[in-house]
Amino acid sequence: MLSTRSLHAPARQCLRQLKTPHRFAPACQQARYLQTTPESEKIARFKGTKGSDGKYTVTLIEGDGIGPEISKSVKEIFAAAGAPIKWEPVDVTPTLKDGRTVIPDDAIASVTRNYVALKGPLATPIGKGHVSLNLTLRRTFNLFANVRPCKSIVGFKTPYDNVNTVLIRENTEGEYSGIEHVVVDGVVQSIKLITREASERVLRFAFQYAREVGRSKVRAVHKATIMKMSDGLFLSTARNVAKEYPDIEFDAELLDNTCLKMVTDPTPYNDKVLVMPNLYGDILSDMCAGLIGGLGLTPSGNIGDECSIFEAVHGSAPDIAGKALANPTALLLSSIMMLQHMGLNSYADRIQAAIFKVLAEGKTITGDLGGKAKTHEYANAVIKAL
Ligand SMILES: NC(=O)C1=CN([C@@H]2O[C@H](COP(=O)(O)OP(=O)(O)OC[C@H]3O[C@@H](n4cnc5c(N)ncnc54)[C@H](O)[C@@H]3O)[C@@H](O)[C@H]2O)C=CC1
Ligand SMILES: O=C(O)CCC(=O)C(=O)O
Ligand SMILES: [Mg+2]
Repeated sequence: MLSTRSLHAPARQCLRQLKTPHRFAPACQQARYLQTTPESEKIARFKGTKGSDGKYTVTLIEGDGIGPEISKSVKEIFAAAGAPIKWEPVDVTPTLKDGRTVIPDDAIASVTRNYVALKGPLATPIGKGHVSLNLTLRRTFNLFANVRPCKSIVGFKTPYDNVNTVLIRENTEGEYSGIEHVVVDGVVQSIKLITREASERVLRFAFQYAREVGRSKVRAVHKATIMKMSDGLFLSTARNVAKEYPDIEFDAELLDNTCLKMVTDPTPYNDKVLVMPNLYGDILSDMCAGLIGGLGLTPSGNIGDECSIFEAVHGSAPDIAGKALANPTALLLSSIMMLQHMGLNSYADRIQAAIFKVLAEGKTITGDLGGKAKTHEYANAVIKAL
């Protein structure tokens, strides 16, 4: 059922993008590889819950801010395309249990039951307040690899028209481990936790991903010059894991240098999969989004051994929430990744073609892309293009 075909057409195919859909790798399948040694790879199948009506149930977390608006667009477009998805909306409003922020049991049960979820952005209070629910979800379901592809949109002019980066972010530890404490008044400490185990699994995932999507190189992005132990362990683990994949070239680059090179000319990254610790992936993925037109355009998938949660790279955009100004494309492309992950490629291709057609025409696009369309007007144009 799962295609082993790759995601993104390479850069030279960019101009054919309207005819050649983006193909995201079947990430669940890849995640399963990691549970096995390379010698004993076995292909896992997506284990969705298909009902007697032929539809798959998918958990839907609409999210905060612009979340409900962009989720509505996805639901309407999926319905118009006849995609065999039954949404199971869940509330993730956190509760406190033994002094810890926890996600409601019903939401956890839903994702566990359905294996796959689509998630809108969840806001995190700054400084005080509950911990990030986004990070909590990733940790709860052990979604260890965050896949963030970023590809130029044909017809939407930016300084570079052939960006095609793939970034894989370690998703469970690193700078986002949430281990912080006050040493003494005026002195606090945040712990960056790097383990060989978590590094190995995300690195194997990256190599496997490169193979699946036909990229010839994996590059680890790090600051082992400064964080000699933590990034040092990530890097040495990368060098060891690379030996298991002799068909894939491996090298490494310092994060600051990557930033410079990417904004100077991102095209040399089009044949690579970049893999990195958590914080670097968070920052670099927003930067990549900027190269193609902004956060309204970039999808992601949080991949684990059992479950996967697909979401946009962006946050809840409180500055435009409730004004019908949000661009739902990022969440829509995340839902396309989700459909491909589920092996529902014909629906993914059809919806994606409609999205790219509307964006290329440029008549009904949202304000972030320089247009005047409201969120629902853009969604209606996509439905018309289906
Ligand atoms: N995975 C998640 O759920 C994420 C959640 N957040 C949370 O979101 C909240 C807001 O964070 P910000 O730093 O403001 O980042 P943000 O990504 O929400 O917004 C940054 C800028 O991009 C614009 N933008 C974002 N998505 C857009 C869309 N779909 N269409 C048009 N414009 C869009 C916003 O209007 C804003 O100007 C915070 O509470 C943060 O913790 C942030 C990033 C990811
Ligand atoms: O959880 C948050 O508040 C932000 C997370 C984030 O920026 C991301 O996942 O890209
Ligand atoms: Mg972020």
